[in-house]
Amino acid sequence: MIKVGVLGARGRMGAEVCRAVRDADGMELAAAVDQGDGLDALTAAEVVVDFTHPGVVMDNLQWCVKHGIHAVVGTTGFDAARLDSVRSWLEEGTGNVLIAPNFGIGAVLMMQFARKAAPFFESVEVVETHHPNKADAPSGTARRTAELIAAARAEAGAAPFPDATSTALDGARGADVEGVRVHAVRMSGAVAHQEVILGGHGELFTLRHDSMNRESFMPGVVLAVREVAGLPDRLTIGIESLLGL
Ligand SMILES: NC(=O)C1=CN([C@@H]2O[C@H](COP(=O)(O)OP(=O)(O)OC[C@H]3O[C@@H](n4cnc5c(N)ncnc54)[C@H](OP(=O)(O)O)[C@@H]3O)[C@@H](O)[C@H]2O)C=CC1
Ligand SMILES: O=C(O)C1=N[C@H](C(=O)O)C[C@H](O)C1
Repeated sequence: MIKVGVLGARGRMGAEVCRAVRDADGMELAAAVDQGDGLDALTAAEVVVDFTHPGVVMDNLQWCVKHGIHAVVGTTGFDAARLDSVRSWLEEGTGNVLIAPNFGIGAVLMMQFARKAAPFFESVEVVETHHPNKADAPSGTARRTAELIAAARAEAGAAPFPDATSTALDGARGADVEGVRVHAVRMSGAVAHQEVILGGHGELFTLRHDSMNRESFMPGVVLAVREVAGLPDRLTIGIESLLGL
């Protein structure tokens, strides 16, 4: 039995993770912790799953590493500086960390297809749409997608994107993530959606993914909980390697 602790257990994702862990073979919900509860109950867990808030996730993660508890992190807001901090903590502590901006299988495939397609088109932009209660913009998935697109284009020696804009209202061209434009829509009725639009000579190619509910993330979360202890690296980004991608 893998003993699992959930951080952010009363939140939209955390509550779903508690259900998924209870339903999963070979797993037991050892602790369900939310705002104001204190972290001590998590010492009963071998793996902690964090779906909290970008503002608190670093403290949570540092605590897990210090206590030698494996961590599966879905909370967003990770940039290169934050990942460097996690790597430095891992030099001292025990336990593995897996951080994934998206646990949806389709979303992971969309990111990989975008990476593959990006060097073949003159223009590539990312448009994400989320529920209006989301704290961060652009989404972690959109940031990661843009980083993958930028890396693939740099490796292929692709030209900069054509864009003659010389006057624009603030934000009209979206955020610049390593040179890739990322547009964030916040919309009642939405859950989590993303389009990657690629344009070339007389053609447009659109990759689209829609998360219709939060249950859709659970197969990826459960897989990560099962695998995190045995991963070859102390820090793993994304569930691609667990899916054989
Ligand atoms: N990787 C992925 O596949 C996915 C990632 N996410 C990400 O997960 C995160 C959470 O999203 P969501 O579930 O919608 O957010 P919610 O706001 O619904 O849930 C977050 C929960 O964490 C609680 N919380 C806040 N601070 C702490 C703390 N210090 N210790 C313990 N609990 C705390 C909140 O309490 P309170 O409300 O009182 O502040 C709340 O109950 C976001 O970063 C989101 O982007 C979401 C979906 C999928
Ligand atoms: O806040 C959300 O809801 C989601 N957050 C993640 C992100 O920022 O990419 C994953 C998914 O898009 C849902």
